[in-house]
Amino acid sequence: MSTLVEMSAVRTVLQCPSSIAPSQTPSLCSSIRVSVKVSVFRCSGASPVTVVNGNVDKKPYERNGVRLGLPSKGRMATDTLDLLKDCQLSVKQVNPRQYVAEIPQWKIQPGVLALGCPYVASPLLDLNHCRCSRMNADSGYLTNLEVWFQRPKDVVRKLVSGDLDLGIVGLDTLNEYGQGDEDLILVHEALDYGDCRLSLAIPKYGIFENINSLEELAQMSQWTPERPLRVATGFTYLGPKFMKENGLKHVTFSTADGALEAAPAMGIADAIVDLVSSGTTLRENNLKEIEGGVILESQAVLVASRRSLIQRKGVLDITHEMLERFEAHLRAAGQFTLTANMRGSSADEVAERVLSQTSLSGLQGPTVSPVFCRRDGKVAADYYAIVICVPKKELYKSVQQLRSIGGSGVLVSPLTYIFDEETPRWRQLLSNLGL
Ligand SMILES: Nc1ncnc2c1ncn2[C@@H]1O[C@H](COP(=O)(O)OP(=O)(O)OP(=O)(O)O)[C@@H](O)[C@H]1O
Ligand SMILES: O=P(O)(O)OC[C@H]1O[C@H](OP(=O)(O)OP(=O)(O)O)[C@H](O)[C@@H]1O
Ligand SMILES: [Mg+2]
Repeated sequence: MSTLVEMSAVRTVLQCPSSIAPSQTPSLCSSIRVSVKVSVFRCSGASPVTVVNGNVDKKPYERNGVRLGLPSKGRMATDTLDLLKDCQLSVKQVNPRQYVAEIPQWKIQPGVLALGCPYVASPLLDLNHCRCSRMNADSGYLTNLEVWFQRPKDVVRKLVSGDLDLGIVGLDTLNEYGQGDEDLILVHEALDYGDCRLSLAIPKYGIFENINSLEELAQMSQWTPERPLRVATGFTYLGPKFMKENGLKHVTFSTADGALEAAPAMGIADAIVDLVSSGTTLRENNLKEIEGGVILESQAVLVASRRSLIQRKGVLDITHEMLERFEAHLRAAGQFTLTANMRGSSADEVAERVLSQTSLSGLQGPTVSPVFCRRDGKVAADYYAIVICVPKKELYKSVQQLRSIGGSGVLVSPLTYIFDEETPRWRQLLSNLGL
């Protein structure tokens, strides 16, 4: 006879079970937060055994190297690898069941180490170690970069426990499993994929037919201490927090791992809190979102551990470079480069014409260069080539404006990166860290 209670078990009603004396498991009744991090198992006749998620010894700072956690499965996994690839940071994974990998772009070649490598003069120089290492620009210290594939929720848990330094997950997962932990720092909050929202949804039929807002739901006379509103959700931290913050009394939560949309029709719950993207799953199950019922807008984010950024060698440098690459790529992804020829008397006159159009100002203004040709034995410039960046959404409008001011031969090319002088997010991160 062994397990009596597992606090993080699925399908557990999140109320203090009457069969467990609060004195024996105080954390179960006082805080849902603990239910995610710690499971308590009791064996008959034995004292409680604590099961910790992550490093048991809690000595995360003794390891070497920088660890980046990426989603091992699900819809975030491929998109995350694609983003890194687009930023020239392809991840090399020997096979899909191997959970550790590397980013070859960040390997340092042995020859490159000659300057500043603290090991280079050592007779014990280990070339393999050096090849897989990354130089910290400030200190000349060597740091391994390891990529670890984990389930998204475990990426967050391991950031909290200190077993990972950086991670990419959905904001919903970060907030649900991070639970406002101050050690977690949002480095980039909009990686532009994994878009969805965490929403409260209710049936379209029955007593909910005319209920269209959170306020109307809260005011329904049906909900009493004896018969509360029953909500099914996998978000057992964010769901109750939202209800509490919005003054909904008499609510109970139950949890399940998937197919939550079936719960109301099965009579298990009155409402659900789940992720919505296209809305198809809700619609197909006769459920609707209501006004004021969006708990969180989510997309993929880059997150870091504050302690790691401050204390672990190499984490800040790697974060800086990753942030620069992400920003440069994401900024470019929304833009096209336009090149066109324009007849004119001087570069200034052509620039005047281009700047008179609202869609043609480019990032910092147009580049105007003379196109030289030989006429009557002399070199002259009758045409000017202009180069501008325009938002993808405004492509056609921009082409029309270019034509209206005499532009011809418009070439459109994709942009790969736009590097600014300094990324605002980097400055914000440094100030957040007090650096
Ligand atoms: N329908 C959706 N559309 C877009 N993004 C979504 C959608 N559902 C989830 N996501 C995002 O992708 C992340 C991972 O979701 P995914 O469904 O792959 O894993 P999971 O639900 O944790 O696991 P599983 O579905 O295997 O139980 C979510 O945390 C969220 O950020
Ligand atoms: O609004 P939609 O585009 O229909 O997407 C919403 C569905 O997507 C997710 O489920 P998922 O496919 O991850 O299955 P799961 O329930 O097994 O997690 C989420 O839990 C919803 O059920
Ligand atoms: Mg899912």
